Amino acid sequence: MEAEGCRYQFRVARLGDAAVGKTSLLRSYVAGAPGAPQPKPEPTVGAECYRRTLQLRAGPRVKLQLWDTAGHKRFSCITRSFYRNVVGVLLVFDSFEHIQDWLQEVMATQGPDKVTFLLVGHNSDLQSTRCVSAQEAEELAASLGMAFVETSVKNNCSVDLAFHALTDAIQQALQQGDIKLEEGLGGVRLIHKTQIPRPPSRKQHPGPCQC
Ligand SMILES: Nc1nc2c(ncn2[C@@H]2O[C@H](COP(=O)(O)OP(=O)(O)OP(=O)(O)O)[C@@H](O)[C@H]2O)c(=O)[nH]1
Repeated sequence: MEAEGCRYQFRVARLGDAAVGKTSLLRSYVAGAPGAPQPKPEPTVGAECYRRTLQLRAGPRVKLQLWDTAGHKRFSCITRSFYRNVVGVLLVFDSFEHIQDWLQEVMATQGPDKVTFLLVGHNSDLQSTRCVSAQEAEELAASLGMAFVETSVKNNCSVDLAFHALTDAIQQALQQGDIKLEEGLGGVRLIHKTQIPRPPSRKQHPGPCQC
């Protein structure tokens, strides 16, 4: 079972403009083989959910519930409901134009949990057409209180690192008490160990007759 041994489930979304590479990044991570050829992604309609589990270096095993939402504005009334109760967001960009808008979107719909963000400069292989330098992105991330990672699916660059950095940051927020575990609410769920009832042994007394 994929979630076996997991202590928590974190609900995570990736947001960003249409065609910035969000679906490609997510599929590459979930496939577990970054750099492997993938079918050409179609524009996302509404939202899709993916899952992957990971073992944190100094912590528990975590199941990630990863929401892939459409970047196009015309789906925003649908997609908003999918990132209402998230605990982590990968904010994927290739230009800074709409970063503040995406932040506002999350803040306006935020659930009970503190949301941990990671700024992701995607398509880092496209050096000649990039609009933002790594230093500018670092500075923006620092001013917004988040970490920054550059990724590329084409070059298999830092795909796992981005998801693991975000998961680590969420785990830290949980440990420090910035995120509270509330049953049924929010983006963090404690996965209870279920006790599988043992079948009665043949030697056991059959008990009183029920007829
Ligand atoms: N050069 C380069 N192209 C990429 C990379 N990742 C994705 N692409 C391409 O970018 C285009 C858009 O990718 P998608 O993953 O569909 O983008 P999206 O952000 O999910 O788009 P929406 O679903 O419309 O929001 C596709 O043609 C991808 O092949 C990358 O790392 N480098």
